[in-house]
Parts: sequence; structure tokens; C-alpha cells
Amino acid sequence: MDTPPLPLGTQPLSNQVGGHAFGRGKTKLGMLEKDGVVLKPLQTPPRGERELNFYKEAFSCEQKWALDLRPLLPTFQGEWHTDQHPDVTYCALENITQRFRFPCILDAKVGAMTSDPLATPEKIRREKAKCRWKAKTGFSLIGLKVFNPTNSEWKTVNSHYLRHIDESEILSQGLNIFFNRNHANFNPRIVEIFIEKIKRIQLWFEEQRKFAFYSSSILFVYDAAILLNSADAAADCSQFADARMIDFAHVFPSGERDENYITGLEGLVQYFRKVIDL
Ligand SMILES: O=P(O)(O)O[C@@H]1[C@@H](OP(=O)(O)O)[C@H](OP(=O)(O)O)[C@H](O)[C@H](OP(=O)(O)O)[C@H]1OP(=O)(O)O
Ligand SMILES: Nc1ncnc2c1ncn2[C@@H]1O[C@H](COP(=O)(O)OP(=O)(O)O)[C@@H](O)[C@H]1O
Repeated sequence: MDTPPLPLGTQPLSNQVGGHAFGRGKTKLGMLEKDGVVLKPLQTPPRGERELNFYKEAFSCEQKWALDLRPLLPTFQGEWHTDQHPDVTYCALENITQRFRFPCILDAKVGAMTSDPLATPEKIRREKAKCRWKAKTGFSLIGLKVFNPTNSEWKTVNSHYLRHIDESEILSQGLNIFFNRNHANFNPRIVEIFIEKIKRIQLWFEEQRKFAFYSSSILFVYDAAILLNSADAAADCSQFADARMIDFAHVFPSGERDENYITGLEGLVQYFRKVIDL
């Protein structure tokens, strides 16, 4: 399939670290941005509709589960369409990286089980083969982008590299790079803020019995500006970090505690603590 034209006023999402990218993959459709808003094209049925309906319900329902969930997600800004490919629907989402000067981004997929209950045996096999250690840790690393304050260079690490690292390299090849752990101004408070965010997500999961989440991620973002300036480092660090749940193409109705997701959250907290305790 040829790459479709870029809709007027849009560009491929500049700070994308994982997932379907514009111009690549089977459909060539991928994440776009327009005026600071992320545009996520609906994936092939039924995944795309599933994600759109999840956002619609989460942002319209007035029950407690939805009111509590909303702050943990990017704000859903409705559907978006373009005349240039009228058959494609996009979810318009708040861009979590937008407000940061040097956004360092980590996409961590939560849960050892990343295939949903409708997955074919072949898809289950492919998902299991993607990352050997996720069965132990409960999470996998999909992609990261980090600003090095020493040489002002950006580094990106993609999912194909991260899925081949060994469990013993999760810190050295993944988390320590993301957090600039070896930089003189490394700021443990950023890691602590992320642990607090994970705990808030966990609280929601401890209460809800409505959904089971497969192959969903948490997007962690902090501003490397905090490593450049000691005045910033002394300031309220919470302004320099954010984390939200993303990717709901495989959210299914449930009725039970989501052990798969909760175990993944616990694994993430354990590994984030290791970054501080080194
Ligand atoms: O390998 P596949 O064929 O299962 O492709 C994956 C996609 O499945 P699909 O073919 O669209 O059903 C898959 O999409 P879903 O999460 O299954 O909707 C992901 O995009 C996956 O990337 P990653 O593991 O999250 O980095 C995709 O993996 P890569 O393309 O990164 O290998
Ligand atoms: N709301 C958002 N704000 C900023 N970046 C985002 C947002 N949602 C997704 N991204 C970026 O796009 C990537 C892919 O998003 P995702 O929803 O996981 O797509 P896919 O379903 O194709 O895997 C993420 O790794 C992240 O870099």
C-alpha cells in the first residue's frame, strides 16, 4: 500500500517512541500531530473502534470509575476526520509531551500477557516471543527517547532493540539511560514522582472490576531541563514529570481484578526503585 498523503496542517508525531508510525507498517497510517494535538488513526477493526469507544466511555460516563480514571489518561478531545482520507477516523488526544522543553519519553507496556482473549494462536506465539523476560517482570519496554544534558544530543532506543536485551540489562540498556542515571545532576525525585503516579494507577486498578487491559502502556515523560539548571532541580519537580496510561486497543470487559496489569505495575515500581538504590 502507498503512503497516504499527510492531511493538511498535520505532521507525523515528532516525539513518538513506539507503536504504528506514519508511512510504515501494513496500513502506513500512524500517529500525527496538529496544533499540539495528537491524532491517533483507528487501527484495523475491531481494535480501533475498541479504543475509540473506551475513550468515549471514559470521558462521558459520570460514574466513579470514569471520574477517577480520566486524570490518568491523555484528555480525549473527540473524533477527528480529514477530507484527504475520509474513511479514516482519528482519536484526538492531549499531547503529553507538549509542555516540556526537552521531553524524555519512555513507553512501558504493562502486563506479562500482551495478547488479548481473541488472539489467534499465531498472534499469541508472536507476542510471547517478543520479550523473553516480561513473564518475570510483568512489563516490557517499547521505546525511549532521552536528551543528554552533557552533549545536548538526543538518543532514541526502539522496540526492536529493547525486546532483545537481556533481563540483566533492563537498567543499563533501558531505565538508567532514560533517567540519565549516570549524569552528575541525575534527579531521583523524578523517579519517585513516577512511582507515585504508578501507585495512583494501581489504586484505580484495585477498585475497578470492569475491564482487563492487554498490551496497554504507560507513557512516562520528564523534562531534561531539570538536569541543566540547579534552580529548576530545587523547584517543585512535579512540574517536570508526567505519566499517563495510553493504548487501549485491547481493553476487554472483565468482572475480575486485573492481576496481569497489577503485577506489571508492581514490577515497574520494583525496577524504578532499583534506579534510585544503585
Ligand atoms: O509483530 P506483529 O505482527 O504482532 O505486529 C505488532 C502489532 O500487531 P498487529 O500485527 O498490528 O496485530 C501490535 O499491535 P497491537 O498491539 O496488537 O494492536 C504492536 O504494534 C506491535 O508493536 P509493539 O510490540 O507494541 O512494539 C507490533 O509488533 P512489531 O511490528 O513491532 O513487531
Ligand atoms: N497522548 C499522547 N501524547 C504524546 N505522545 C503519545 C500519546 N499517545 C501516544 N503517543 C506516542 O505514540 C506512541 C504510540 O502510541 P500507541 O497509542 O501505543 O500506538 P499503537 O496503538 O500504534 O501502539 C507512543 O509510544 C508515544 O510515543
